[in-house]
Amino acid sequence: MTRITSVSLRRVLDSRGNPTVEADVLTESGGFGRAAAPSGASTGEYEAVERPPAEAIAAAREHAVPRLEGAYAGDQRAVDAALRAADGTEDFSAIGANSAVAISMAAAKAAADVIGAPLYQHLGGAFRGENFPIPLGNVIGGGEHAADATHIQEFLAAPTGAPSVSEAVFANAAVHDAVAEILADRGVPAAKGDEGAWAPSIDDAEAFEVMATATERVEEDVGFTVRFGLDMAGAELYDADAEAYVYGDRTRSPDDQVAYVAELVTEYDLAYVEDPLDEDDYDRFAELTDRVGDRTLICGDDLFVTNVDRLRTGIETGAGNSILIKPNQIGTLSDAVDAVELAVRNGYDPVISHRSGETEDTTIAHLAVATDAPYIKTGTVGGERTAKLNELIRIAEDAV
Ligand SMILES: O=C(O)[C@@H](CO)OP(=O)(O)O
Ligand SMILES: [Mg+2]
Repeated sequence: MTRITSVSLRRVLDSRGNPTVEADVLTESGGFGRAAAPSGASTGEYEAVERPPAEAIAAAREHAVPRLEGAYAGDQRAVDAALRAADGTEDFSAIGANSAVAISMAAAKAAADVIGAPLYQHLGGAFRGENFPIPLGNVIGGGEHAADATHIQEFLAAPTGAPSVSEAVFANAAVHDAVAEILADRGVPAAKGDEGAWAPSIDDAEAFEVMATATERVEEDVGFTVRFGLDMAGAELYDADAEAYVYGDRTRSPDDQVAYVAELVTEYDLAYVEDPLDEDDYDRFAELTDRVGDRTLICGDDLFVTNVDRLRTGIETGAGNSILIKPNQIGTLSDAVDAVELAVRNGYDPVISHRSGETEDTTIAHLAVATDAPYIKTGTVGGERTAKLNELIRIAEDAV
């Protein structure tokens, strides 16, 4: 039986060395699930609220745990509804989205354990596990994720022609390596940012050159198409007082920003552009999608925050053709799956995503396979990133 007998919560480390919430869920038949909340740095204004872990844990112990004991872990919607009822707010500001998402994911794992199925199968059903997402891997980065690096937050390898998920994962690692070689040839030292991407002190124009060379080099080696894409984190670049996007000394008006991104898509044949504009600018998202959406993904992260209401506004206005899915942005797996399903019904490609602060938790790898998502964004190197990538390789081999 999947009745929950206990939920324990603790503080553990995330990849930045900050505390985060980990949850253990036990069921009466001995089913066990453990999951930990990730944490963003370039968080969207409309995300569910992450509370300081000690407070989130205390609040969840008081309000959520008593409601969950006795609930069925296998009934994910009931678990997530109990979390919402225990919280009582729209944005999880009472128990914290970090406590909520850790418990939600741990309950799913406990239920999978009871039936002896891999998590993706418990979440997605018996017929999932045939298709795999293309991994988008951050190989150069700056913005909020590294000081003195590029203004654009993420340059992502996109191995769109890879014949298997394993080959895709290794192609991204090869691009990461090629970038290091190219930077070394140019005499540019580079440490790594929060997500394991190189964080060289170069301008965006040089980063585009380096990416184009690195992806071409790897493409020749592996023999399939390797493109690249961006997370511009537009809300971080946008200065509302100046009504302009600020790239160091250079600024661009919102209209110039649309033109700039459209040019980049054409010049570099970009496969993917996330948050090219501010998180409130549905209209310019729509304009850009109209201009280049037939050739590339225009993905809303801070724009949609995995929230079906915001996605509905996007659908009505034609803003974007893709949505980033981060379970901790909305607080539960049910809410995240609702966003995926609404997206797919309306022709938006879901991209399941990590956060810049991560743990060894592999739930998002399973969620991507369970929902048949065409893309996953989960870094390239570093233990907390490879945890997800290696899990995808294992799922493809039926080795989970
Ligand atoms: O902006 C993003 O897409 C994410 C992950 O790459 O960063 P953060 O978790 O800091 O919001
Ligand atoms: Mg983003």
